[in-house]
Amino acid sequence: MTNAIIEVVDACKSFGGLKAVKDVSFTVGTGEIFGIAGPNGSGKSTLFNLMTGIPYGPTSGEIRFDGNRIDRKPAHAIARSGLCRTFQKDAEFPDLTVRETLLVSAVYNGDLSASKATNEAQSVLELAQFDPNRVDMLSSELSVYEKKQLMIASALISKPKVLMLDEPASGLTKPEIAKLDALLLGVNRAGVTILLIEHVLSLLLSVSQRLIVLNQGAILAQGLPADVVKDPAVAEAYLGGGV
Ligand SMILES: Nc1ncnc2c1ncn2[C@@H]1O[C@H](COP(=O)(O)OP(=O)(O)OP(=O)(O)O)[C@@H](O)[C@H]1O
Repeated sequence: MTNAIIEVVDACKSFGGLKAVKDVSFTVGTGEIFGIAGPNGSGKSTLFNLMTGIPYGPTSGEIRFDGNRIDRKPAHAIARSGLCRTFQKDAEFPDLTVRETLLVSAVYNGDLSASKATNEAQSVLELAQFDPNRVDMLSSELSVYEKKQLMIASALISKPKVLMLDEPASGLTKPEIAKLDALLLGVNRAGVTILLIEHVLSLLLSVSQRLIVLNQGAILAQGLPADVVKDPAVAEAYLGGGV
């Protein structure tokens, strides 16, 4: 692993008596694609929430990003520092076109001039492999896959160092998942570290360099995808006894 860009140390999050995240520690190397797996309710989204401060930080533990503690910082400051996330639900502006959506995001994120915002929008559309013939479509008219591309492009426009994606493959067909695989590798090659929560194991195992598996809020296994997938505890908890 290269230098750590994210260090999570003994992170915990409780909701009343429920410990949704329990003493979770891991590091993500600069430039990695790092996977997060686990059954429903195992704490994956809660982990993303407490890392980004949206809408809460950890109950206890430390999170460092790019060498600085961020676990007590407000969400907007964390995002501005280069840790950017998407959500399971597409956040679209249905009445804006793809181009307009990105221009709004560009100006909001960077105090840019109109021409600079246009260039930024163009560059993230290319990175998200968006069909240039579709950039003047309304967001509401896009296919499920195109909405995912727009979501990723919108996140990329703030030039994150780390992009955190929460189940981007949900609702996609197999050919679309293959396209998403190539898209993520392209974004990563462009220098963006990626944290990926994903239920579609084929995608997670294909793109991740390392991964953790959560179960009931705690890390059940971690390491190289090929090793993790052979772990009997993972097969039992996550895969129902067989891969
Ligand atoms: N705001 C909240 N208040 C109370 N309990 C919560 C809250 N958010 C999550 N939980 C609980 O914390 C646990 C972990 O939930 P979380 O959404 O993080 O799991 P997940 O692994 O992301 O699940 P999924 O794969 O279904 O998205 C679950 O038991 C959930 O019900």
